[in-house]
Amino acid sequence: MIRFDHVSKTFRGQKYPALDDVTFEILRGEFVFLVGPSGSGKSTVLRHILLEDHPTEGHVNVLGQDLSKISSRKVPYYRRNVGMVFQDFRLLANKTVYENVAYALKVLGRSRAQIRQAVPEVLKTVGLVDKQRRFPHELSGGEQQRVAIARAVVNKPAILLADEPTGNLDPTTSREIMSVLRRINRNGTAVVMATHDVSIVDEERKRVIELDAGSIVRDEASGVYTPEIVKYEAPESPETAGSAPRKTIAEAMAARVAAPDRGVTVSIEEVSSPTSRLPDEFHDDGEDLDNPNLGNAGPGAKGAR
Ligand SMILES: Nc1ncnc2c1ncn2[C@@H]1O[C@H](COP(=O)(O)OP(=O)(O)OP(=O)(O)O)[C@@H](O)[C@H]1O
Repeated sequence: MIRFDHVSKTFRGQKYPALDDVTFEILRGEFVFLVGPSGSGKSTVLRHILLEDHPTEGHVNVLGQDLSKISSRKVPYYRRNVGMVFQDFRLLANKTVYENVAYALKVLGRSRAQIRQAVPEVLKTVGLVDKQRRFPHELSGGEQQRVAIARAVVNKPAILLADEPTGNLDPTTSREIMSVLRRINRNGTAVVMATHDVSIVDEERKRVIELDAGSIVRDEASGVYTPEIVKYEAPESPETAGSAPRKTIAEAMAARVAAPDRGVTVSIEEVSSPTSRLPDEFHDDGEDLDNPNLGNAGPGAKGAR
């Protein structure tokens, strides 16, 4: 439904591309997290889907349409299929909750009857029926974000783009927003969410596309924010050459943090330093791995979620 085909984007005056040969496909009804460091290109991906940016090279295809072939006159029609929410809500301050949502339909030329039916329905979905007469300044941040989501989906778009929607919210409120987004996704809208929120991504275990310096470095069907990386010594030192390798601290840590049933995998990189070799007393059946001397391999260590 959303297809990036070798998309590169270099902004005018920039030395490095914001997107560098990006290829992926998102299917109808999927929920996808876009993660990556600041400046890695997440918002640029979203802006391409919204037709606010155009690739320097490659093609973006959404809902069966090659976006490069949509004339500027047709862009507003195309955007009816794509809702968008931002970190800073962007509500109209002088309109009530109801009016903010209704306004989105009014500009699309919907009739009063259609508006009167659709607005209460979507306010119910986001849990704001009882606050429909309030103004934005009379709402909490989480409530304002729910209004923004209601406004973005009131026209039942096939796609909802969310750029850091929980960025201004505390963890509890962020979870409430996620629950609203899940509900909208269950109703058939594909959700593409750019985020730095580690806990949310780790809790949801949804598809994760990771960008780094404009390139896709990871695309996992059920991912976490940061996959574990543990160093491992190659067993080629003179004392062990030709015999079975002894267990290293790295291997011990890998065994501790790996939890394949919860989707946690551990990649092990080879290093040449011999400093991580386990003392002999730990080289048996692994019982001693609970020894606190193993430092960050203990409970609560990164990756021992
Ligand atoms: N309009 C623009 N003109 C020039 N450079 C831009 C423009 N928009 C984005 N960039 C550059 O493109 C790169 C990617 O930016 P983008 O906003 O997509 O990153 P991001 O991953 O969304 O970052 P963040 O997590 O901070 O929001 C950055 O180097 C940024 O400076």
